Amino acid sequence: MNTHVQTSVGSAPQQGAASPMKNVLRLLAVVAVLAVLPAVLPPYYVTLLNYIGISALVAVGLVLLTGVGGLTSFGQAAFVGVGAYTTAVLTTSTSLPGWIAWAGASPWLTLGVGLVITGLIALLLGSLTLRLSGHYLPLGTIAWGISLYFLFGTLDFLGAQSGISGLPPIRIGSWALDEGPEIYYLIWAFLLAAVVTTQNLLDSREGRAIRALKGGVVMAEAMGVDTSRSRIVIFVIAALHAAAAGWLYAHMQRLVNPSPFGLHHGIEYLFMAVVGGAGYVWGAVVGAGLVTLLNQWLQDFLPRVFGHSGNFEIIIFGMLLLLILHRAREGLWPAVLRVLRVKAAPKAVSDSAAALPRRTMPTRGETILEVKDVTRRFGGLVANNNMNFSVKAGEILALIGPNGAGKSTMFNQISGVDTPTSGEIIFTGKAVAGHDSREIARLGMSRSFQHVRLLPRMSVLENVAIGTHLRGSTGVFPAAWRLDRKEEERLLAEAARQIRRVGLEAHMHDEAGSLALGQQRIVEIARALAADPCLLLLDEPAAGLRFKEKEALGELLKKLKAEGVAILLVEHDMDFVMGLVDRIVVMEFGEKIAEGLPEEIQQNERVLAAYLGGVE
Ligand SMILES: Nc1ncnc2c1ncn2[C@@H]1O[C@H](COP(=O)(O)OP(=O)(O)OP(=O)(O)O)[C@@H](O)[C@H]1O
Repeated sequence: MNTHVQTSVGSAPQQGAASPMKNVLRLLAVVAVLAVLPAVLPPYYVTLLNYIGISALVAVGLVLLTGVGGLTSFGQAAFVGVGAYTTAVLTTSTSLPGWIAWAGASPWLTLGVGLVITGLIALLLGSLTLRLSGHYLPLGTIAWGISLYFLFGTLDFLGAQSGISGLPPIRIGSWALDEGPEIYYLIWAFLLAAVVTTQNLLDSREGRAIRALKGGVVMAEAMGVDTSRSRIVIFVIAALHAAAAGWLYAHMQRLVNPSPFGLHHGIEYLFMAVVGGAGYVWGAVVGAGLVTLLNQWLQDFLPRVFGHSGNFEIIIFGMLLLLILHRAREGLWPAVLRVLRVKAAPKAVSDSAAALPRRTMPTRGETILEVKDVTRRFGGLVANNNMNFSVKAGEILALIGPNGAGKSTMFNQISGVDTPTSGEIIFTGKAVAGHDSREIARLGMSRSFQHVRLLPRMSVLENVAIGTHLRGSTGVFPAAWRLDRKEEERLLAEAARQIRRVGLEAHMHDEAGSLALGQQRIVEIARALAADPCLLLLDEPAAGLRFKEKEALGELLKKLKAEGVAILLVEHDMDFVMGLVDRIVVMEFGEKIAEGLPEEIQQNERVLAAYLGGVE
């Protein structure tokens, strides 16, 4: 049985979430319109559509890389150049060595070679550039974009500034795609395939991992996402889109030279993605269409106004970009959806999906976490000093202490975000101090954060589904071609189960950012539970909750404890802590000053003096 719940307009609107039938019908309508256009439009407009299709292919890659993944690249035009020059050299040169000369026999072979070369270059450049953060990353892409551009114009075997001409047309059997309307169908088939596969990818486990990048590395890694891999994956995919566009461009023009592959064009592709809506796959098509048409029109119109030729359109584009950044940061596609009154399809959650396998839980009472002599220094500041405590399966332990006592530092070291200066942390019998969060998550530790780290524009369901990441395995390629549906159904069903478990069923399809802060904290707990943990780290779970909500949270944590889950929580709400936990560790100035049962801690004079005395 499928439970359909209406999704709000804004939640994950472009991700092709559900209602596959409706999406297929919409796509067929688009295909039908595209199919008749060459028959009804003058050749000039068909040529324009060819340019739009090629640019949109590059921009779709940028949607994934920049709009969804948050990695800005100005260098995509250089990858278009790699695709174009590879096919140009291979299909025209008569002096190629035997080991590669075979590829020149057909443009289809050179497409494969171009994609492989581009993939390798992207892997190399990506591993060098993607480590850069903030504005250094876009600067890095500018650097290699310019380098490749100058390489195209300098190397003799690439024809230097005059380029390479005489490329053969692409053939399908004996049919040569040598006219505008003929290659039009190929260009738009490539574009539609890119749109559909990108939407599919975004609507999958791998897609959620990519979207999680915007929630920050710490959150994504804590959920088991390999963020370095996800970054490289989208970088390579975007480069491959650009290379395919370059191949189409080269065979449409039948010649290549360096000018279309410079930084100026790299900026233009990014501009197309932003104008259309950088987070929206169809936005890339709208952006490419608008910018190409406007460019054409302004190039004709503005010189007449100013009385002489010049690149006046660039000034208009600059102003247009400023206007969009001020007035419509999301780009034009959301506005198009609003005007057409298209709402995101309801997302189906299958109640009959097979449950995911669960990990073997440790025996109740078994020590699951041991913190041994842990010290963490930040320069001269000792944030944790010789800390010792342990947590058992089926136990709730609270770590309390005044602000700045060192609780978050301890959490970060336990969960792999930070490394102790000295000491050991043993989790499920393994020494984990200094290990990756991802590795520790795989062992069965999951966490929530003091400052909520959800993806506010994604639905509650999809946010929680990020927690199931390590419980699935389908990779990028099967996801792009929808071969992951069985697993995806199970992952979403598990996410829905955890949402019901924490009592947020009514908000399952709402945008996470639309919930009250207290509810967002509960969503984080559901996300942590979706990982099937044996140890749950909760950082101030009751902050911002109303009385009834706190009661419900207390009941949930007791239920988890009864199931054998160990819970370590940091909390300032003493009423909540005292009525819930089994034991308490009290910290002050980075040191443990007391440990014991709640009633013992309440009587402890040192604690009263240091901490409880100051709390209502
Ligand atoms: N990365 C860091 N670099 C330098 N000092 C740090 C760093 N992280 C924490 N500290 C310092 O370590 C001490 C302990 O901070 P921590 O955040 O662990 O305290 P806390 O008990 O979690 O406080 P709160 O209850 O306010 O969250 C503070 O003095 C803090 O300024």
